[in-house]
Amino acid sequence: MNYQEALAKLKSYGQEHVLMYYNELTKEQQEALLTQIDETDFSILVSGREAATENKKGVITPLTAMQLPEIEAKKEEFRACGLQVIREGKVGAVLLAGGMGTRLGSDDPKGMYDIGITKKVYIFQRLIENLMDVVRVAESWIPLYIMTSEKNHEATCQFLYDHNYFGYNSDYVTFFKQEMAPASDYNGKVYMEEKGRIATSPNGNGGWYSSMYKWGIAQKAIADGVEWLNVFSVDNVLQRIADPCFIGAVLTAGCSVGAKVVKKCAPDEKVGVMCLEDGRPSIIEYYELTEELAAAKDENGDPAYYFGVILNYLFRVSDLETIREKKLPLHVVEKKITCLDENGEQVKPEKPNGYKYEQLVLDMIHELDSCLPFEVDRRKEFAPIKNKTGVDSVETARELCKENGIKL
Ligand SMILES: CC(=O)N[C@H]1[C@@H](OP(=O)(O)O)O[C@H](CO)[C@@H](O)[C@@H]1O
Repeated sequence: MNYQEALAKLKSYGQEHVLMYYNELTKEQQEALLTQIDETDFSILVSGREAATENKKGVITPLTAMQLPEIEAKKEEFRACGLQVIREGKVGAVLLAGGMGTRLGSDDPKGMYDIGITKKVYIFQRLIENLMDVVRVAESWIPLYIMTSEKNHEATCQFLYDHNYFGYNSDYVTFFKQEMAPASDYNGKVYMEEKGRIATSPNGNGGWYSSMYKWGIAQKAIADGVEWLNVFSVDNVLQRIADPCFIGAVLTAGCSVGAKVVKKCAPDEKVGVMCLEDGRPSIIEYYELTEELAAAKDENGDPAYYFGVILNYLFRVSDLETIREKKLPLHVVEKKITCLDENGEQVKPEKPNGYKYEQLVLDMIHELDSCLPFEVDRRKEFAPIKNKTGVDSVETARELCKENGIKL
């Protein structure tokens, strides 16, 4: 893209300020900026501003989960079914690892955080060890796809290489990068991070399958016979990955997707809740849950929206293909965005100063016809690390690891 074309594109979105410092840049920086302008989707900024009013939810009703007693009763049948499809090479695992350890006080990728006490135990290591448990029983390697972002791709690949993939067979490990989205001020004008660079952030975890496709990795997985993808977050160090019992339950139920859920520990716990929206499966993210819904009760007097997702989903690949091209809703999130001040100096704000635009994995569920919420014991499978101390922290995760006999 040349300067004139870039200017025309920016003008059509009211973003000409992006070229404000163009003449101060070196030839290389100019080239890089023009490429970034070419690759950036500015249309989301407009819809982002409107999204606050547009993202209205439909009619919300409760959706109950398959609960522990029922799962316990059918455990052997589910496990056998799950192990069979794993052995047939039909299951892959997708680790969503685009995030950084910023909230833990680290500048590294989140998965590189060390939660060990007497020895080093990295988050990545814990997750791979969990997956290895299944590999050992199934006697079959499970393809592991790792989504990184522009911010942490090289560091992540290098780290796992240096640690010999914590014993995983590297022939079964593939990396791909999440797309980025521009970040803007409250009026939808993109921020500049440097004079030659638009401020961007990872586009949310809802873009994982389209990124996988863009990199040609989804096509390769399909060609290799992968029919199910277990997507999971980087921050839950206790979760079971490619869990045969979960896989068996979703297959037996004939659902397009399965979601691991836990009983919420408090009405305001920061987890998305399973529900039906206009009769279709859906999840309301915690920051969008109204007080009324949080307080609603079912006929037994239990909270009606009781089951929180732990960000561990099993998707049927053929169904993912049918929704790949669909535009998912945009969630506009207020964040602190590093930007230039009026003198062109970079500032790192202390308070939120604008919007980041994200697509969320939970909106993919709403596009699919059927979802099985599958309950897991929260003390055995849910140790999310969001903060350094306090709720959902390194401290609480360490305690839960100890309770489950994991040496740190
Ligand atoms: C968009 C998305 O997937 N959000 C997830 C994710 O939220 P965080 O904001 O990353 O804490 O993890 C939660 C579980 O720890 C899950 O309940 C929620 O739905």
